[in-house]
Amino acid sequence: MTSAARRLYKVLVTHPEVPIPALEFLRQKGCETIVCENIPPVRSDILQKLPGVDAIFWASYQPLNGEVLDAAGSQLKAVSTMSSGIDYVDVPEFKRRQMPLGHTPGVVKNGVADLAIGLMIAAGRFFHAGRQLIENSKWEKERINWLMGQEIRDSVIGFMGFGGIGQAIAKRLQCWDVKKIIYHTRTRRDNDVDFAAQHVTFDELLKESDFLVVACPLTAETKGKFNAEAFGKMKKNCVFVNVGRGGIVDQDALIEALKTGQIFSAGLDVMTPEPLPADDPLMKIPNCVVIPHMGTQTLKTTTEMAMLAANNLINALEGKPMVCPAY
Ligand SMILES: O=C(O)[C@H](O)CO
Repeated sequence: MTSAARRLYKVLVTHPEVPIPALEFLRQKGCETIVCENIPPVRSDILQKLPGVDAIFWASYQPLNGEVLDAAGSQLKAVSTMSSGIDYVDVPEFKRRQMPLGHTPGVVKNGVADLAIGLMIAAGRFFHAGRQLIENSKWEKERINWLMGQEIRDSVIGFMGFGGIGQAIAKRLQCWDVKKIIYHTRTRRDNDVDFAAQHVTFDELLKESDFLVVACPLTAETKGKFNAEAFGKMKKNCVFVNVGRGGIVDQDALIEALKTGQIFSAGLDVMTPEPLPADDPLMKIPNCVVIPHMGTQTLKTTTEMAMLAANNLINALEGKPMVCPAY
């Protein structure tokens, strides 16, 4: 243990379900952990516990902004989220105050990639419509042309975003006999040859993909990117999967594209709003599989995320660069 770590730092942990190994690690490193007890976290409780802490382990999607930093006080040294996406963080405010901010990309990729492939299959093969037919006693006997889906085999798989998650999906698909893997990002990825993936324009992505997987963060640039115009350019057989963020999609346009057969089907782990109300129009569409933002929901992945967030904080408290700085 370094002399810096021997000092007792106070770390506020905003959620009681943060995996225990991460809490133990913080304590081994000489930190006192103050753990919020509410599920979901209650903002007023977090704000009330913040004054005087040295670091914040932020395990919530509530706005992480100047209000939080002010409530903590000037002794605050570091904040890390336990998420890859930081669309709920006021990053410019962190930059302005030069407050170290960490997050947990990289470790989320395997859990999310598994789930994305699940959604490609579930949406491509009409899992939801099939289930609805059973529930409504409409299982048709002796049919051939019924619930005919799309196979991954021989398909063009397109990625919007080709970071850790997109690449982890592409890695898994290497043995699925796909026709081609294409992706759209602002600049070409140096390692795309490792996945036999080809960089394309956004228009080419829309026009060529049989499966189009959104695996990019929500930013000013990607917000609402999949709108009516974009869906209008997609193939009628396209299976649209979103494991990025709901805000990247104009949801009304998606609903319209699904209802009118402009695209084949959709599989969504993320949507707007979250939680989605049970009576949302999305829930009534047979060719849409909707699941409740569970890409990272495995013990392995959440533990890795928590450990990474804790390491980010310890590094910053010991005066070292965070493992995964967010800016
Ligand atoms: O951003 C992330 O880490 C995932 O969406 C899980 O919340």
